[in-house]
Parts: sequence; structure tokens; C-alpha cells
Amino acid sequence: MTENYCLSCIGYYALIPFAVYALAWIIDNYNHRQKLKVLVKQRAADRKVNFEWAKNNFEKLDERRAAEITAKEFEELKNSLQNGEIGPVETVRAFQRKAFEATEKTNCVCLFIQDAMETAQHLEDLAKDPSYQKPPLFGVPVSIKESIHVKNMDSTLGYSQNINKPSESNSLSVDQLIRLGAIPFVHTNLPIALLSYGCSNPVYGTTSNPLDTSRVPGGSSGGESALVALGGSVLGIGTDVGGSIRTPASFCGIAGFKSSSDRTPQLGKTASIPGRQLLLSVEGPLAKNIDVCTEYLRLKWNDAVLFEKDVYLPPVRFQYSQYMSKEPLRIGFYTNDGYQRASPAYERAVRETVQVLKDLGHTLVEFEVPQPDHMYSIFCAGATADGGHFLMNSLANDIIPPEANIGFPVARLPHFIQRILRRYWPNRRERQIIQELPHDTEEMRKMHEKIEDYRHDFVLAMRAKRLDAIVCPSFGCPPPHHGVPNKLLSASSYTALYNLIDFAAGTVPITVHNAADEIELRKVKTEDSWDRKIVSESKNCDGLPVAVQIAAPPFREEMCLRLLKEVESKIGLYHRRH
Ligand SMILES: CCCCCCCC/C=C\CCCCCCCC(=O)NCC(=O)O
Repeated sequence: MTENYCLSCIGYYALIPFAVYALAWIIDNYNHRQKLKVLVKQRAADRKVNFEWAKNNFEKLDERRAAEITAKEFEELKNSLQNGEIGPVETVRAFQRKAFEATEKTNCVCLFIQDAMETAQHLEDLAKDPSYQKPPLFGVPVSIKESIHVKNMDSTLGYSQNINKPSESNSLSVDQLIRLGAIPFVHTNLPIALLSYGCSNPVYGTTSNPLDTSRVPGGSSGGESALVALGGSVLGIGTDVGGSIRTPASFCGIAGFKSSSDRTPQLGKTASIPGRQLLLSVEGPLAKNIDVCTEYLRLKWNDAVLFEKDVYLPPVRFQYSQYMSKEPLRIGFYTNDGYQRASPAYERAVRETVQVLKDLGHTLVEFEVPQPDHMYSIFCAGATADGGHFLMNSLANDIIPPEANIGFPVARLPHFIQRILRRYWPNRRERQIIQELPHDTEEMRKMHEKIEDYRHDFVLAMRAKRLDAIVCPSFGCPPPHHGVPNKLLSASSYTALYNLIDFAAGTVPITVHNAADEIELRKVKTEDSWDRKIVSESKNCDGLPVAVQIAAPPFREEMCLRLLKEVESKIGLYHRRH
């Protein structure tokens, strides 16, 4: 009896270290969260002061003059700054006002970059010297996605744990923009961790679509698309690893372009998942039309200094011969990628584009995406890189409001449970994704091999039909309501494919959702919750823009831009309206 009593006492004592450890963990966690909450509050207060500063600053410029300046299209703005009709200081002030109004409507600006005023004043002083040669973007204010480093500004990526960690230097792209005469003047909003096409985070809140504020502006460069669409910036720089330039551009009715990864530097931005091997995040432009994107890329690729600063960047200049060519091309097209049927309006947009390209003398050939289920599953594996380990740890370390929640709880489970789920998870498409998430180095190596093999298969499929480029939907559905993107991964398959195979790809808006699309929607068959969400989110969106996507192999960026321009000039929304 006594012996039994002693044994059970020892048993209880043995639990004490565990209890102490658990208690310490709970206290630590609580303290950590409290600290984060303080940081978030502090940032909200600092942001208020920052916005007040911007307001005081732009109010120094007459409102009518500001409106005159911001009404100018990119080319006209550039020329007016070149010929001295307007100056950099007043131009920054004019765009600050417009960006301020845009953020009142959509919450698209994180912070105004205060150094912009100094840069503008410096340019103005330089221009007083008659021998000064104005650089090509002299005085043009540009907006920068928050994940791209700007000296003295945080790149939080929407994590509260990253508040008050300012960048020590500019990213290469920001440095280059300044060298070209441009003035980075705002940092724009994004979804926490960047891996979403919504746009919500605990630090700066939720950005809305300017055309329907109950819907998302797209992501992750959603602050950019909302701002540019509202005229608060003539050129925005975003990043794209699964569609984060093209999706927000499509959702807000503007143009967006991402090159293949070899044509843009990697230095100076914080990637959603650092150390990712094959799915590299790519910086690129968002603007009201594709000409502005092209002009920016022309200047970017013709700047020899860029290639000196990043010795790993292949020194490939802007390829005028591709861009100016009038040679008819063979172009593949599909309305359905075989993974996720897109809303009818996107299918119609492809059919209308195909007709336009045929009329222009190109040959259009139907194309089937090889192994679509495999394609999207290995994309998810490649985009998260380590089975979601880094992502889930970073998220677990933060405070995530429900509308910003991008977590996929499966990745948080112990691997032996995930291995069971790989077999028995009820939803087919989710099961396929879980099966590809790597759990050890061998699986990770195999994942990379699968991506390389898939790239090769895709190129062979294009070669078999002798294709130069591909036309397809820009996305699976119209901008969904806030909170939906993270429950509807599959709609991103149309953009994700071109990151997986590292092609150049761009989108231009060419039509709007209409009543006939909604009638067509009634015929759509649904298999799972993703299909059903596509259908429900495609309702009541009359008038929202619909874009088309054009993609081309790496180092054929300029050919891709040429085709986007041809389509936009014929049926593009803005060309038709203005
Ligand atoms: C049960 C399902 C398990 C799901 C595993 C999901 C992995 C999620 C990966 C990708 C989601 C794709 C959404 C695409 C968003 C675009 C991201 C982007 O381009 N970001 C830009 C950047 O990182 O620079």
C-alpha cells in the first residue's frame, strides 16, 4: 500500500517539469502576443502621424493644380516634367493628395515615404543647372509594394513581428528607379506573408477593391492595384510568385506584367518564403495600360548599371526586334486549364482575344495544359518550399485577424498524421496537394525534380504545336469577397502555372462581366467547395473588369509585351474608353 502510494507520488512529481514547461510556454506566448499588440497600436499611431504629415504637405499645393497634374497620363506627365512645365515637388504633392484620397476609399497605402520630398527637392535643385541632363523618369512619383525594401522603411510583409525593423538600404529596383529620376513616394499594402490573392494583414488592415469595396483588390500586390486604378500612382512595382501582379491588376481593371525570374534582380526584397529554389518571386510593373509597363521595363533593361550591381542577372537588354516585329505568330489558347473551370466571363474574354489575334493575322491553335492536377499540386509544394513549415511557424508567431488568415492547418500537423491524411483526406484536389508537400530532404529533392520535369513536358507540348505564346484566362473568378481567397486556392491555377514554369506573363483588361455571363454560370457543374465558391463569387458582378492573360517562354518577354499591346490596342478597356 505504502509502496503503491510512493510510486504514484513519483509519477506525479515526474509531471512537474512538463507542467512548469507548459506554464512557461503559456506565459511567454501571452507576453509575446501582448508585445505584438503594443507594436500594432504603436504602428497605427505612427501611421496617423505619417498621414497627417502627408496631408500638411500636399495641402501646400493648390487643389486645382494638383488635379491638373494627376489627370495627366504617364507619357504626358513624363514630358511635362522633362520640359519643366511642372516640377517634381508639386508633382509629388499632387500624387500624395490623390493617394491619400485613394487610401481613404480602399486603405491601399501603408505609409507615405517622407524621403520623397527631399528627393523631389534635390531633383528640382539639380534642374536649375542648365547643363543638367534630366534622367528619363525625372520627377515621376512611383508606388512600391511594402515587401520591397525602401531605406528607413519597414518591410513587415504584414507581420506585426516585423514592425520597427527598417531596411538599411533600398532594393536594387528602388535604387534603379531613383537613378532613373523617379521618386518612390508610398509603400502599399499586401496580405500577411504575401501568399494570398486577398489583401489583409494585422499591421495595416484590409485593402478593398475600388470598384466594389465588399470585394478584394487582388493580391498580393493589392495596395498597388487599388492605388493605380484610382489614379493615385502612374506606375506601381509589385512582386509575383503565383499571380500577385497579374491577379490584382485583373481585379482592378489595369495592366500587369511579370517577367521570367532571370530578367529581374532578387536583391532587396523580402520573399514570402526565403530560400525557395525554383519558384522565385519576380518584381514587375502595374499601370493603367501595358505601354507604361513596357516603358518601365525598357528603361530597366537598358540600364547597364543594374547588371553591374547584380552580377547574377543575365545582361539581356530590351529586345526591340521582338517588340517591334510584325511577324505573324502561332499562339496556343485554352479557356479551361483542366484544373479549375474559370467563370464564364473569363472564357468569353479568351474567345474574344482569340478572334482579335486571328484578325491581326496570327495563327491560333487550341492547347491543352499537360497534367493539370499535377501542375497545381507541385506549384503549391514549390511555393511553400518546405511543406509549409516556415510559413506556419511565422504565422503562429503573429496575431492573425480572421479576414487575414491564410493558414492551411494541415501543414501544422505532425508529419505522421499528414502522411495518413495523404491517403484519406476526403477532398480530391486538397488530397493531391497534401500528397506533394515535402516532409524531408528526399521529398524536397524529388519535388524539385518534378517541377523541372513538368517544365520540360510543358515546353515539349508547346513545341509539338510549334507555339510562340499562349492566351488563357487571367484568373478563375472575379474578385471574391473579403475572406474568400484563402478558401478558394484553385482559382489561382491560371496564374500559378506561369510561375511554376517560369514564363513571362501579363494581363490586360478587355471586357466586363455582364448579364449573359451570369446566365451561362447557371450551366456550370460543380464538384467541390472550390467549384461552388467560383459560382457564388461570380454572381452580381456586372461591370467588374475581366482581363486576359498572355504568356511566353523566358527571354521572350518583349514578344509577350508586343502581343499584350496588340490586344489592348484593339479591345483593351482603357484604350476604348479614353
Ligand atoms: C489543404 C490544402 C493545403 C494547401 C497548401 C497551400 C499552399 C498555398 C500556396 C499557394 C497559394 C497560392 C495563392 C497565390 C497567391 C499569390 C502569391 C504571390 O504571388 N505572392 C508574391 C510574392 O510572394 O512575392
